[in-house]
Amino acid sequence: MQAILDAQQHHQRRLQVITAAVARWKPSLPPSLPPAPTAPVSQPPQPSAQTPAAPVSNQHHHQQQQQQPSSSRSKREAVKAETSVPPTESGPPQFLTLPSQTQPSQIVDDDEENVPLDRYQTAALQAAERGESFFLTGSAGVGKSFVLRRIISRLRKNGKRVAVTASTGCAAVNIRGSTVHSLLKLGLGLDSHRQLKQKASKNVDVRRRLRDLDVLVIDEISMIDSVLFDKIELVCAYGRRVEKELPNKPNMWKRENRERNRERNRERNREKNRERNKERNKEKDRERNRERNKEKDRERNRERNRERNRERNREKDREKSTAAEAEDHDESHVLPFGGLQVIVCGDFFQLPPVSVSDARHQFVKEKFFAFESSAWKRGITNTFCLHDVHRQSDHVFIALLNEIRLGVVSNDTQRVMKACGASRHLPALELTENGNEVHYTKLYPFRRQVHGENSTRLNAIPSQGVRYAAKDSVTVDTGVLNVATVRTMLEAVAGLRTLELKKACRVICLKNLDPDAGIVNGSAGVLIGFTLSSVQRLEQLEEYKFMTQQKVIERRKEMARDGMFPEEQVDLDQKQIAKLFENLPRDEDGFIRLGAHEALFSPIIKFDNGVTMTISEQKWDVYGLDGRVVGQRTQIPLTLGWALSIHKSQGMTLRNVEADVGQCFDYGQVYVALSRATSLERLRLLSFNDSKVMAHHKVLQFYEEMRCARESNPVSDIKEQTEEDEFLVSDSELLALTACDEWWNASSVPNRQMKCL
Ligand SMILES: Nc1ncnc2c1ncn2[C@@H]1O[C@H](COP(=O)(O)OP(=O)(O)OP(=O)(O)O)[C@@H](O)[C@H]1O
Repeated sequence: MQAILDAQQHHQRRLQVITAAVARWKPSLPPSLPPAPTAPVSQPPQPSAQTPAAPVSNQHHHQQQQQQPSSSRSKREAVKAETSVPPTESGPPQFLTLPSQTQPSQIVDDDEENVPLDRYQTAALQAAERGESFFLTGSAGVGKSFVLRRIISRLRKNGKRVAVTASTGCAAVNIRGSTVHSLLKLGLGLDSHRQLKQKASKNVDVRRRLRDLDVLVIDEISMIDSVLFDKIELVCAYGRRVEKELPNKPNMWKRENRERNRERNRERNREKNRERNKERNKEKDRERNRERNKEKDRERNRERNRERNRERNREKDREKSTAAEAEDHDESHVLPFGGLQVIVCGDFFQLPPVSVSDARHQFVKEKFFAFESSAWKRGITNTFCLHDVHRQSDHVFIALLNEIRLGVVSNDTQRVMKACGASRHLPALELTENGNEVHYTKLYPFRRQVHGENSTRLNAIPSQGVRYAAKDSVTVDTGVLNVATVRTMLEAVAGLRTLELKKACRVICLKNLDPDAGIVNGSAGVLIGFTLSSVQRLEQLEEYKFMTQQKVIERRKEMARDGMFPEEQVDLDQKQIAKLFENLPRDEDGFIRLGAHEALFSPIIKFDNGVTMTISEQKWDVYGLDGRVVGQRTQIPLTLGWALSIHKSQGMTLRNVEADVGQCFDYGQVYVALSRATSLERLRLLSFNDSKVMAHHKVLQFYEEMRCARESNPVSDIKEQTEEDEFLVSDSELLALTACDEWWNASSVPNRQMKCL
């Protein structure tokens, strides 16, 4: 509590110092904005003299940063951002950028490897090199994935074998890895612990993969729930177990068996002797007491039987407890994650896990975060928190995001959100380095909204389209799963049932097609044309229309215009092509209709990383509870990419964003959508509803506990802290944490604006 008060006092002191700066920029707020209220949370913080200036964020390109400008352009803009104020003429809001500790003090090389890390990132890198397992966290845009990529490349340079994974395909693209599910062959993650143990011990591929590994990296950990995290740990532990390392289990069993046999023999001998004696006595007394003892004998026999049964039961119990002891002994010798160095990264204030209770895909409302799992408690013992925001440089935007992260919407934030509303004017678009057109990425909470937007954009393209129908096969005998469930699972994990594509449409790849070339699940690009994938099928076409040479040429031109046959791809006889094009089956709306299994056209995609690739159909499998394939879909692994779901966008940096956050339904969803943008100037909100800004109480508590622990041991995450470092938290984070403290202190006060469910 004292620490919180100290932090608040410090913040008050700083606020006094920055009053002058605030006074400088406040009058220049757009006239449409109402006067600023005095809520402390949203005041822009004062730049810290002690914090080293960090380089500008917008200069680096990774695969998701398709909307970043070219390097020279970004450098020009970075310089401009330091010296100028955004234009005001356009009417709608302008946002002043205050000089800040996170603004660029120098222009750095575009090559990510050469970009200097901030002090928090450096501390994490050093810990990784020391072989520590830890949790890397911080708000959106502090460079978690960025430093993770640096850690991975440094560890690999040091000769370590690193598996790079993330909870979702898109997040995996961001760090050039695969999903944790595909690395460990977890399928949908619905197997029981026993099934997983068996699979992990038997699956040679997974065992080999895990045994050859030194480090496991998992990004976007917030979307992995506690049950799945425990399963990941279990598979790692069992997959990496080497027989000779087992705690002498066979010998132990032998010893136990020997002792048990000896005891049994002893017991048997004792029993025999007792029997013999009794028999002798009986013989002696028989004559004398026959009549009298008849009843007694019977009683004694009964007693003997009871005793024997009791002895037998005791024996069984002993056996059971020995087996359990052996098992316990065995388990306790398995190191967390089988001894792997594990680096998990993410921000639990972002999207939480989608909890699925069982194979029937029933959604559970209660959230169980990875930090609640026993694997976390055993394996993740250290935390590194990054504080310098690199994605955004505008302090107003950073403070606003920090509020929203904690579920707070102050009056200031409401004003800014209003100013970013649907009616605002947006700056003009540019071209990316490789010539793909930059566009405003629309972010929606629901998949149907994403689909609607993408369909509208596709319909607006006048050229000829191709429709691909998926080929599904579902096993009738699916065990406990019914066919409908398998179909639902296919819809959830596989490509689209019907995919429509046209030249110049924007697409996203749904499979890891060529990880070495950077074409993985989540890669975005533009369709530049179609090619023929199955030339032989030409001969199978029955209808044949003879065409004049002139007609063929005209048709050919038409087809090239629609992107059907890019010149370099077609070396067929023109008549054949024309014939093919004429005779293809069409839907009523003019789309050429193709079944994926008999696809004649394959789309050619120019991806944003510059790679051009012809995409052919791929297979997705769905497994039953017994591990058998129960469903399969064959389809072109693409989906339209003008609009994205907010879930898919987590981890991305988007230069131009239009977000529809008014109907968000999950914790952290609004925060994720808004924090993808790099500036308020290029952010438009199609809708906003402050009741949808939510932070989960478990997450608030988790971070609060972490902060308390950090304060009681302030050098835990920065080993080389100098005396000048008065605070471990940056100004923006201090504002946010103060808001958090306020909430904790006054959570009983009604009508607060923090939404905490
Ligand atoms: N030390 C740095 N210097 C300059 N730019 C940086 C630095 N660290 C990160 N960045 C830039 O900041 C932006 C955000 O980085 P990154 O995507 O890694 O953030 P993040 O913390 O993973 O965000 P999120 O939680 O939203 O996934 C990127 O454009 C990245 O290039």
